[in-house]
Amino acid sequence: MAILELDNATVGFGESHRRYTVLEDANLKVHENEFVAIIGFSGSGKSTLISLLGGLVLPDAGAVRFKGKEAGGPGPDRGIVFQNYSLLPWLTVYGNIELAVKTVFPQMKRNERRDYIQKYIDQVSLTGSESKRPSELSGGMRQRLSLARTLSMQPEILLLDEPLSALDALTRSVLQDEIIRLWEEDRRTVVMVTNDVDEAVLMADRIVPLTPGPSAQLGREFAVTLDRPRDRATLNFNPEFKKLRNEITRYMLDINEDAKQLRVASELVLPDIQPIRIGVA
Ligand SMILES: Nc1ncnc2c1ncn2[C@@H]1O[C@H](COP(=O)(O)OP(=O)(O)OP(=O)(O)O)[C@@H](O)[C@H]1O
Repeated sequence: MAILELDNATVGFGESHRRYTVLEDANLKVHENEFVAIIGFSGSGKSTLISLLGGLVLPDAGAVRFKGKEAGGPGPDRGIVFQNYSLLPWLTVYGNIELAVKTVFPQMKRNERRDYIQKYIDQVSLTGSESKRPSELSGGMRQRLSLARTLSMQPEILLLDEPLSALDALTRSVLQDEIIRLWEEDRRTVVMVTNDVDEAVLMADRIVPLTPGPSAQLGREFAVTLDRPRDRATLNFNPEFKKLRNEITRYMLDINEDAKQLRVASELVLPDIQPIRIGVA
């Protein structure tokens, strides 16, 4: 059974003729311990999809199921890491994690809590920065903190909404490796949204493209069977990696081209003329 499932889920924003349908009849099954990457173009509905899986947005039609039951609103069982970190600026590194831990584990004793928080700070290599505020951290450090805060709540599923897209290429690759390392430690189920095909192939077990919006759906799936651990230095020369990357890129370009043509057809306004029968004397 899938741990998280979208069953013909439809989500839109706005009313009547101004309504914009972001996802329509979207179907997805995420299995326990799997690392799934969703790739899509900008504006296709990736963040909406993560919000839907995390319970921040409810479907207008269809269902989101967690362990076979209607998932409902957000909860600590589905932890989300956002693109823009969403940290509390007045709290320190320690304080940001502490707030989450106190909320999810209110019974935890003070001493135990201190060690527990420190474990997550160490795990994401923020040791020594405990008393810094988010404004004193680099982008990569903020994203590490955001990750540690979410992991400290021990969610059953980690939902990552383009967690690395705001980072420079070098920091991005360091954090990709860290996320993989953390995932390999306990194989928590992960759904990660990205717009980077290479990142998806490097990290995921399965890649599911999101078709361009409006009314986006989850398209043909690609299994990534490359052995783990995957070494980014040699991956570029790996024929299986190159083949998969090319296949996915080609597929994404094709579905984007199809969507463009459909949009042009639906936007084409024909002149409002009537045929006139002219009689010839
Ligand atoms: N709360 C909202 N109200 C109205 N429209 C919305 C809302 N949230 C998203 N949209 C629209 O839904 C579409 C998809 O947005 P979404 O943020 O999910 O895309 P995305 O693929 O994550 O984009 P990006 O890659 O640029 O972050 C966009 O056209 C956006 O304007």
